[in-house]
Parts: sequence; C-alpha cells; structure tokens
Amino acid sequence: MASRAVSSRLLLPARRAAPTRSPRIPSALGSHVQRTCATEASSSNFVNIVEVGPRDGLQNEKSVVPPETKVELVNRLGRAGMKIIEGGSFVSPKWVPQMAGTAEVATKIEKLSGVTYQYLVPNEKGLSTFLNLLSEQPDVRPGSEIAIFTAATDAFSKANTNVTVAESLERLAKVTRAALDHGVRVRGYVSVVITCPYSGKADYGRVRDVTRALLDMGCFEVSLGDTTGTGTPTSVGEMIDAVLGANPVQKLAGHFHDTFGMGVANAMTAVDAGIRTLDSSVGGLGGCPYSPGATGNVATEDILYALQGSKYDVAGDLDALAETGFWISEQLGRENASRVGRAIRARKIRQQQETMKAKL
Ligand SMILES: CC(C)(COP(=O)([O-])OP(=O)([O-])OC[C@H]1O[C@@H](n2cnc3c(N)ncnc32)[C@H](O)[C@@H]1OP(=O)([O-])[O-])[C@@H](O)C(=O)NCCC(=O)NCCSC(=O)C[C@@](C)(O)CC(=O)[O-]
Repeated sequence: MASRAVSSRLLLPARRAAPTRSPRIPSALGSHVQRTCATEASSSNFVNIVEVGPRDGLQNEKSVVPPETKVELVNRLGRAGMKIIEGGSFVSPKWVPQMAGTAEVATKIEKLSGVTYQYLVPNEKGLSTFLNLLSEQPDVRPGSEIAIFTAATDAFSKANTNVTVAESLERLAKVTRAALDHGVRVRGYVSVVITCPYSGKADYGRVRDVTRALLDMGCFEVSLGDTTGTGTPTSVGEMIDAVLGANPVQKLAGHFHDTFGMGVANAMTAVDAGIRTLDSSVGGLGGCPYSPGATGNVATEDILYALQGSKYDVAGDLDALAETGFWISEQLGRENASRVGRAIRARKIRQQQETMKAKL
C-alpha cells in the first residue's frame, strides 16, 4: 500500500435527528449466541467495555509481537475483569503482518467463563479460516464471535480493504449470513465516522446509513469508529444524533481514538447519549495502519476511571489494568499512553517511598 497524506479539514455541524427504532434480534442463533447477548440495555447505567488492545492496539505496532505475548495480554485482561476482549484478526498478513498468528492466540488463551472473545474478519476467506479453527479446535467456540468492518467513506474503505463501501457491504453481507448460519454472532464497525484521513469530514447521513446496513444484515451491534481521533464532544454528539435517526441506541457502541486528547470526553458524550458499549485499549495502545498519524484508542484505564467516578457502572479492576498497561508498554518498548495508568503508578511509588521512610 502506498502511504497517503492526512487531510485535516474542519468539522462542520450536523442536524439533530429523530428517535430510534426498536432493536432486532438476528435469526439462526445458537444457545451460546443467546447467552453472550449479555450487553445491558441503554436504560441501565451499566457500561460494557470492549477491550480492543490485543487487536486494534497491536495491529499498529512497528514490530510483530510474538503470539505468546498476545496470549499473555489477553489472559491478563480477562483476569483484570474485562468481559469482552478483541483477541486479533483474520485479515491478510500481507496487509497487516502484526495480526499473523491469531489462530494460535485464539487456541492458546485461557478461556474464562462469561468472557467474550472477538476476532476481526474482513472477507469470506477470513471467515472460513475462523470457522475451520472452530471445527478443528472446539474449545475456541464458546464465547467467540467475529467483528466485520467497513467505513463511512470510499477512500478509507479502499485504503483499508481494497473495495468501496458498497462493495464491502455486499461482501460483508455474505460473511455475516454465513457466520450466523454457523451460530457465530457478528459485530460491525464503521470507520471514519467523524473525519476521513483521505476525504475530510464525514457525511453523518452516510454513517447512519452504513450503520443501518450492518444492522440489517444481522450485526448485533455496530461500533462507531472515530478512527482519526479528531472528534470533539460537539461533533461526536452531532454524529450520534444523526445515526440515531435510523438506528436503535441499544445497538450502538462508541470507538474513540485519542489523537487529539478528546477520547474520554467523547466516550462520555456517547454514554450520555444512551450508548452503553465503549471500545478502549489498555495503555492506550493502538492506531490504524490505514489512518496515518492517528494514535491509539482511548485507554481502558482512563475510561474506567471516568466511569467509576460517575453515575454509571462498569466492570474491571483498575489497578490490575494499570499494571497490564505498564506490562504491555514495556514489552513493546513504548510509553504508556494512559494518563490514569501513569497517575496510579506514580501514587504507588510515592506510597512505597513514604512507607520506607516511616520504617527508617
Ligand atoms: C480485505 C483484504 C484481504 C483484501 O485484500 P486484497 O488484496 O484485495 O485481497 P484478495 O482477495 O485479492 O487476495 C490477495 C491475497 O490475500 C489473501 N487473503 C485475502 N483475504 C485474506 C484473509 N482474510 N486472510 C489471509 N489472507 C487473505 C489471498 O489469499 C491472496 O493471497 P495470494 O494469492 O496473493 O497469496 C485486505 O485488504 C485486508 O486484509 N485488509 C485488512 C486491513 C486491516 O486489517 N485494517 C485494520 C483493521 S480495521 C481498523 O483498524 C478500524 C477499526 C475496526 O479499528 C475501527 C476504527 O478505528 O475505525
């Protein structure tokens, strides 16, 4: 792939939209599928976190992380109370070499009861690799589901998957049908919902329509990706308003990159708008290989800290996540991008020093 320049066009206001439609339940779902349909409705104050670090985080690392490190990361996240973890992707290793070895990761991770493991799939080849794995390694199936992805602009879609949005929806409809026929639930992503690195400000009406198309084909939820991390609470609120014009809030998730430091504010805007699922990555790992300059997802530690101090409820052990953020950052030789993680560590060091002083 040739690299392309990042455009930084300004965001324009969008219109307010009408209320939501009622959610649909995809057909042909097996018992596991029903069991994992555990995300709380938006009337509840419980916010689900999808931990995307092992996929969205590691896919953007310069070096290829060995499968055993990925396995250890997923295991640590599960033990830290993450209930939904994106474990990797079955994409072309020529396009994203960092995700090679996902089958090995899916096979070797410690499968915790009540935890859902998601894997990104771009096309029928990726799905057939995943389904073959399920038949060869039946232990992988419980709690496993796939995520498909498209975009709000043709330019990003072509850069990311070599097809236009319309072509990708056609391809993904077949993938979704086949996955549901095999009892595998399907999550959807729409990228560049605020700004596209190649074609500027997103058309929120298109974000709404692409989201609708993904739900219509059978996705149980669609995650709205601010891939470039250019969103602000204002633009994110306007985008969500537009999307709600044709989609139920219970089926939406927010996926915010933290490039401009607005990740937590944007996530809280989404929650205040009724969205009850947020994507985040431990240590703020990540980026997108096809969004030049975009930094990682909003850090899971930062999201947990914001939610734990609010009227909303959330699962997860903040201290254990902060440790995991430092552990994986050290493995990668990078700075920990979580401000909350850094503050927790600094406080611990201060406390240890005070204890030592008191003993002297
Ligand atoms: C979709 C394709 C495969 C099309 O890529 P293509 O080159 O058009 O595919 P193709 O069908 O022409 O096949 C070319 C070669 O790739 C192989 N191939 C084909 N498919 C697969 C597969 N599934 N697994 C393994 N190999 C595959 C295929 O077998 C063939 O191999 P060859 O004959 O040359 O040896 C490619 O564009 C691709 O893999 N793209 C993925 C890019 C990606 O992973 N991007 C990051 C994830 S999206 C993201 O991060 C955004 C998100 C979700 O986080 C939300 C947000 O923040 O916005």
